[in-house]
Amino acid sequence: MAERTLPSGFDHATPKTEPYENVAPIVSSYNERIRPVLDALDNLRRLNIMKEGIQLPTIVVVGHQSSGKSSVLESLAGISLPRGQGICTRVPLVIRLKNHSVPKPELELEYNDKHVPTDEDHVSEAICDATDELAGHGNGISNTPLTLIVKKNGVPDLTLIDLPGITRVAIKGQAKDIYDQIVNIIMEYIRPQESIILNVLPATDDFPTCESITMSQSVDKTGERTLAVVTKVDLWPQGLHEKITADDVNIGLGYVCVRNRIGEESYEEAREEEAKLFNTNALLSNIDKSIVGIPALAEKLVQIQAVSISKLLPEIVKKINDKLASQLSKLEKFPRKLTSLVDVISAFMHIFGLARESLSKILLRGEFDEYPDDKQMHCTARLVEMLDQYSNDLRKGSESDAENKFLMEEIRVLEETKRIGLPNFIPRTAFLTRLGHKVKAISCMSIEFIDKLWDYLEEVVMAVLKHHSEHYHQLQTCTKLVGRKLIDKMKEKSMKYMKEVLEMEKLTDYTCSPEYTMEYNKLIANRHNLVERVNAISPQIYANASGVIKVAATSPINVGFGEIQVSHLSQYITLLPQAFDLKVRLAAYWKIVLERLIDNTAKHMQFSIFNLLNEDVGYEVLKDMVSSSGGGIERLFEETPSVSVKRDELNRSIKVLKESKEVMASIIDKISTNGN
Ligand SMILES: Nc1nc2c(ncn2[C@@H]2O[C@H](COP(=O)(O)OP(=O)(O)OP(=O)(O)O)[C@@H](O)[C@H]2O)c(=O)[nH]1
Repeated sequence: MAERTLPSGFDHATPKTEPYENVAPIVSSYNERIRPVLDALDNLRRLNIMKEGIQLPTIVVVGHQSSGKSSVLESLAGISLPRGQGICTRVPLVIRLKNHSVPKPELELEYNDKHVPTDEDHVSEAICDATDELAGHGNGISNTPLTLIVKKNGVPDLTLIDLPGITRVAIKGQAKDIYDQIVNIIMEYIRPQESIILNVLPATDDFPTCESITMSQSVDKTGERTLAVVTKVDLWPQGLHEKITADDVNIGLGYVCVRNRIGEESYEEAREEEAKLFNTNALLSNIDKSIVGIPALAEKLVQIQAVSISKLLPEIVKKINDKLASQLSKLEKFPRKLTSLVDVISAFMHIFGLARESLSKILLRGEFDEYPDDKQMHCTARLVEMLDQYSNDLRKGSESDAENKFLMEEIRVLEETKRIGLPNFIPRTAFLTRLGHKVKAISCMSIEFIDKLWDYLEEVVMAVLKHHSEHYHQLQTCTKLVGRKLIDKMKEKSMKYMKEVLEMEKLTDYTCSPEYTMEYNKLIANRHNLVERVNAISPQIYANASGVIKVAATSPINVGFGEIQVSHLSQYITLLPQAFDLKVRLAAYWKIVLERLIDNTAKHMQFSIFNLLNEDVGYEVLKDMVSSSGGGIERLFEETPSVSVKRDELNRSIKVLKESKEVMASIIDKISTNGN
């Protein structure tokens, strides 16, 4: 619905009350225009739109217990409300006054979906009965509102909410925390910026120490939405004029002083007495006439209400539309209620289709729009990081034998694999033994990598399956079990593959890569240099003072393996060429082995992910259902109670918002038509 504003003049019209002196019905011609809007707002209130987080412009009456709140309201309405000493108002009482030309006033109470007609003589009693029903007999309070609709000739068109009065002392039949309960209710009503606070202050009280003032100031610091009504001026007229002129308590909307009905006075008598008091009392007569008496209060309230409504109406329409759109989109994403086998099967296929698509996006295609902020689910990047880490670990792990003295590992192997035969041949077993050692040294890293990879994939797969089956508890449990089984099965396959790869590397030394020969030739060219250098050391061998043979230290040399000390090799001069050859072959070949291992692991990872996505989890879930507990596929889709509660709540909220939207549309149309 397009946002419409109120026609011009709606909020500027000056209400016309009858002259005070006539003590005429408190009614304004302005009511004619505001009434449809008030009716609409009442309908919204009845629909409980506040529950949807949309606040309505409301006049809320607050004050101490027995400050005279109900008396003010009954003066405005011209009807008897429960009043007296002690707690009278025990529930929020919404009073809707409608000026109407009915010959006889019509009164009705609404609460708990009930409509109870009443009349002027019995309204007080009816309110007490309804209050007992809502808040229990005794003196307890409740936050369930009670609405009183008064259709009467001459009342101002106003909606006000009377709240329980503030008291610190719990009396018989009241909970110990009665004060907190009352404060909570009051705060709930006065906190919204849309509320106008009507603060009822007895003239007998010192305003700055009134708790109702402290409370309203806590939510309305500037006082721009607070109006003060001073009651009981007949009891304590002294200093009243000074008090309201000084305005120590920062009342933005001003003060109105009133004298309510006392004892069994009629309303007409009460108004006459009030007028007499403000005209004749020496201490009160100098107070500006525009801020004294119930008619002035009515006029002011009607005016404030109109301004507040005109300011807030477009905002309310917008809020209703926004909230409705957001609730509809939530409902769209919510799972449908499954009522037949066809529904269940189609939901089943839908869920697993979505889960597979999500996994394919994050694991293969690198699209993570479904998880923009969860880095753990940006899988392609995380997998590459894991592979890089693995590759670094392998390279670092392979350097560990550098701690041993240069060529000593090779010499030891050659000594242990020597056999009868021509010299200068490297026994193949020597090469394979060294290769086996090296492969063994990095094996645990490869196994750990597979472990880590599948732990990560399990985490991702579980998160995706959980997300897509979240509304169906049984399905989620079953999917979790099946998903875990599947991952275990695939992890086992991966482990087997890795172990086989490692065994193959140990068993056979083969490569067709020319890189190997190139690297071998490059490194073996240093052999002559090394042998010459070690030969040159021999004459430097000497015996120290205790007769131990020592070799004089020489400067390090570089024979393709960084700067190394070679003096320890002088004792192994005959094995030196073979040992160096063995070292060089292994170094050239090891490069190939590592590259092959890393490349194959990457390809295996990708292949496993493909296979994982091709696994039909849905089928496995079905199989599991048939073979184990049984109960059929329908059982999987039994909703958790919280899901159905949430769906019902969403549907209820949408219904309320749709009705509210209609209410607002009709009222804006009406205003536009009247305004034209
Ligand atoms: N003399 C005099 N008495 C008043 C005036 N206003 C209220 N009272 C009396 O003060 C007492 C309390 O008035 P209520 O209207 O019940 O006060 P309340 O704030 O609604 O009380 P709770 O709802 O219980 O918090 C009643 O006996 C009224 O008759 C007034 O202007 N002058």
